[in-house]
Amino acid sequence: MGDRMTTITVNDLEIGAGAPKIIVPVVGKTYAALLEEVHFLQNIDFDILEWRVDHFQDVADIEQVKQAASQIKAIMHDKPILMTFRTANEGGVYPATTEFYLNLNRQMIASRLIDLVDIELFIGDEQVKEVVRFAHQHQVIVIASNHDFDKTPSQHEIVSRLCKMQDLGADIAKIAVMPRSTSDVLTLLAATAEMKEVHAKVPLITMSMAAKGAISRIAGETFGSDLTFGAAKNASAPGQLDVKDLRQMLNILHQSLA
Ligand SMILES: O=C1C[C@@](O)(C(=O)O)C[C@@H](O)[C@@H]1O
Repeated sequence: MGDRMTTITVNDLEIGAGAPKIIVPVVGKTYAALLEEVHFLQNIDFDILEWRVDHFQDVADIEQVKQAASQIKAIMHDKPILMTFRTANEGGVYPATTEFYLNLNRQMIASRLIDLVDIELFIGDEQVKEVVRFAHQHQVIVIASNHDFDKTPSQHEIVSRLCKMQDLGADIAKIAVMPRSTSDVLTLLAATAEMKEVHAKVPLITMSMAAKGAISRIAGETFGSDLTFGAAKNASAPGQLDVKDLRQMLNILHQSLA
């Protein structure tokens, strides 16, 4: 592990060392609902805000998206902001063409209103590489991602998708899968540990979703997931734990490992 692993620092937050860092999603549909969620987060202890822009009703209007992003940034000050347009194929709510998806992400990267961007692996190898190149030109960090809301692929398949993400230049590799059994949760954890011990050159985010998989959202420091998603006002996926409970559990596990 040691030599290969690099940590990433964004606005003073070091990702890839110590207890897993917490990402909290906001999913407001209207401008008012979104800002209410962001204001609510001002008094919450977390590390990165994820704007799930596919939930935003004006997502097709780039000027509205930029305006909302600049408001979020103004409220959050230095807290890193991740923008995620989750496609409908992978659990998102807005049906979009690849062209729409790439254009939105490029425009928002160029705006510099976001610190990190989520790019789905299955959008295509060349497209991922191109977005990574563009994001790096603008000092934006890329999380490559993949979601299976139906099942848990094999350990080998999970590892190979995460390896592919880092090979395509992603700064962080992420996978979220659905367990159908307890052994599926173990498969996700085993894939995470293998990745961390043998292959990973970048920080990882892995989770097994729904209530059955919740253990994977707190066990990252043991198995190798560097970031985890917690819910404040609204969850964006099944199984997300309350952010306060999550921080407490991560801290307890961190102290016991120290
Ligand atoms: O990719 C992820 C992970 C997630 O699906 C989860 O299971 O916590 C939640 C999404 O908002 C985020 O983009």
